[in-house]
Amino acid sequence: MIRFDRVVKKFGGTTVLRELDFAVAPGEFVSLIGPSGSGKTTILRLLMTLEKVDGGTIEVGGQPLSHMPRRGKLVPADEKYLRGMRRRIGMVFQQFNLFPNMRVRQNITEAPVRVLGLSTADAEARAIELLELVGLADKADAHPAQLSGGQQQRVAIARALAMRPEVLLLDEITSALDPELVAEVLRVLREIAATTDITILCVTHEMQFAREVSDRVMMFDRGQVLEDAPPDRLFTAPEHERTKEFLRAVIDRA
Ligand SMILES: Nc1ncnc2c1ncn2[C@@H]1O[C@H](COP(=O)(O)OP(=O)(O)OP(=O)(O)O)[C@@H](O)[C@H]1O
Repeated sequence: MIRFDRVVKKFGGTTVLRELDFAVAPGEFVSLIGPSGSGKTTILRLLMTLEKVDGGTIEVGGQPLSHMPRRGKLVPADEKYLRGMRRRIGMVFQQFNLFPNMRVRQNITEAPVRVLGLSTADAEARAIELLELVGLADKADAHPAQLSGGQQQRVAIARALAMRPEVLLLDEITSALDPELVAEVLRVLREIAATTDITILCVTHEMQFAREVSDRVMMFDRGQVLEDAPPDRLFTAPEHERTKEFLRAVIDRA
């Protein structure tokens, strides 16, 4: 579960998030759409604790990110607490970020062995299960450069899931892919959404992708959620003038 409660984020004199409120329920798949520069990536960076809020609170799994409980009180989070919180969150990026010198299987087992202390055998067994889930069981011994962009992105998804996160953040994960490769990533995400109870927050510029994969779509602009609805409603009957303008502009561009 993710909850933003009156979150304010400023860069210098510019307020990027204005008392932002939203929640993503456990197991839900929510996409965040909106104009470039509106603050979508900032939301993900705050969740990854790469940035700090200037006001309000963010909770993951019912626990605040910025504060930790100590003797019945909330005190500012220390590094150990933040590491624990970060471990509950997985992230996949536009540029895959796989280790080029490692085979696919090592890309997936590296963090579970190093960070979670899993045995190599257990981590490998889990990697094989995940490669099956993303349809790449036959690529375990390949190097990333031998794979297509869509396949690399599916390995990146498997790698994130190997840490068993409660929350998965997806940042423009189809932007670097040719259109025909987007479908395979979409299929994998649908399968993950259907077969796991992971909570997914996805930032995307691809309206078709958001429409086909999300339980809910949030239209975000000028630091706030303007509209929040199931995809069929939001894309066919947007209510807010800014949503209508934005959707017209992205459809004209496509
Ligand atoms: N570290 C930073 N320092 C200063 N300004 C920043 C920083 N990070 C983001 N910003 C500003 O905050 C605003 C929101 O940026 P953000 O990257 O979150 O937008 P976005 O909606 O994800 O955009 P895009 O869709 O183009 O990726 C922008 O005006 C950006 O210039």
